[in-house]
Amino acid sequence: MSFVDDKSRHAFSKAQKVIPGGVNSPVRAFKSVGRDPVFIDRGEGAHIWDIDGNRYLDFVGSWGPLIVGHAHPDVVAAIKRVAERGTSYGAPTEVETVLAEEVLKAYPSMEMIRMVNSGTEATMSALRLARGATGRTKIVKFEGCYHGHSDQLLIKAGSGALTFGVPTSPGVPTQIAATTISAQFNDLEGLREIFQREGEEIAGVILEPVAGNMGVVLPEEGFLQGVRSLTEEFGALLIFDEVMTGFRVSYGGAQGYYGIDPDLTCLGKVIGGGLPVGAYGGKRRFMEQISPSGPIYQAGTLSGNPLAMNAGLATLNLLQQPRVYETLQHNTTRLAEGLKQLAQEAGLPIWVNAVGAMFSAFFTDTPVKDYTSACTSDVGQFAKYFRAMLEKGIYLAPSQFEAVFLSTAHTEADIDYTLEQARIVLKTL
Ligand SMILES: Cc1ncc(COP(=O)(O)O)c(C=O)c1O
Ligand SMILES: N[C@H](C=O)CCC(=O)O
Repeated sequence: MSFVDDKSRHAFSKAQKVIPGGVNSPVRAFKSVGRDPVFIDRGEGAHIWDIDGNRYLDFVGSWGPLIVGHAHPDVVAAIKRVAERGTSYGAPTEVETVLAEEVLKAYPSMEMIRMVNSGTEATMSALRLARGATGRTKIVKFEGCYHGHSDQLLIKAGSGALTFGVPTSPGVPTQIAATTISAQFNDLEGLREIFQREGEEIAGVILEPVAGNMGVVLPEEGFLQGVRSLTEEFGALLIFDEVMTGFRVSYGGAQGYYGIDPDLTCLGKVIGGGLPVGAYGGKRRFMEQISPSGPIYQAGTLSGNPLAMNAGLATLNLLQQPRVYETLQHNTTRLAEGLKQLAQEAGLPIWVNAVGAMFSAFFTDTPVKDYTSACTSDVGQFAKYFRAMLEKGIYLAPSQFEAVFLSTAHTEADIDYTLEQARIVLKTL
């Protein structure tokens, strides 16, 4: 039976009249994969259904938050229970402390944490803190890393910015762009040169410890330790953006997995269980400088709202069950390695990077270790692969420069099914 998406096409043309590009976040428009998006009706477990009734195995999981799958009964029950008692009070609730304690237990580098509403807010606030605490202005970010869309961080950024070829956005004042220094991921020597040149002006270094927004790129042996040492040596704060990797690379994030102790950490996605959330935290001596205990201002009408806090808490409870991360890692490795083998059998160039419950398969035979090597991927090939997989019921992120996310809802049978479809598709490319 041929693939029918008439209702999605109609919905997209209606949406385009009232929403820029028809979407509320650019990558959702499917632009770089040469087709219109499908509009989603509902999700359950590892599956989503579009408004035409097509069912997909979902490997996006709302871009990472849904690590226990769609509409998990425990998460839904928590949301329902809370919603019936009111959705937000703009006043403190006990659950904020409970979630804070739960996160701090898993991330010993953090002694205090502040909840916000998105990853963008978390990174923006962490940078303000780094600047306020050091009295310095400049920050270092790595090319291809994405930390949300605040002006200072939309410089050589990954994710949608990279997908659409505007890694540095118009509208970012040149004076602000000038405060962000770009470095190359996995290039410690380059970072040392930056510090030797401008070290006294650098407030902090922010990075995704495992990059996920130029596709998944792993830190090479010694890279994260080296960044830690350099920041210490030059008195700058080390900020781990674990919005994507938090509770995904391991329960304790990438910092737990690689054994690094950053000064500040940004979280989001998983800790809100699928509701809008973000958080930043770190050493007490820095966090106590945040208002109202200190002078550095940051606020939010809906910050710490009970719906997100309880959905996040229900998700973290599920993630603490035995063998969760072993299974996630096992399924991720099986899928990633399986795809690699199938691409090789089909005579296609392929490079796979995988860790925890995330991976990317790049259509290139160049080892992908930074932005430049990620960009050697054949994006045309990816677009064909994406479209064919979609029509076979496999929903992937619509860009070569995004990650594949697994959840506890994906079964061995789901992995087998995905590999069977990939075998057929890869032979046609
Ligand atoms: C590593 C990272 N940091 C920050 C963000 C921004 O988060 P949000 O989209 O919630 O603003 C994202 C995702 O978008 C991300 O992947
Ligand atoms: N890569 C982004 C977040 O991780 C994708 C989310 C978005 O831009 O909508």
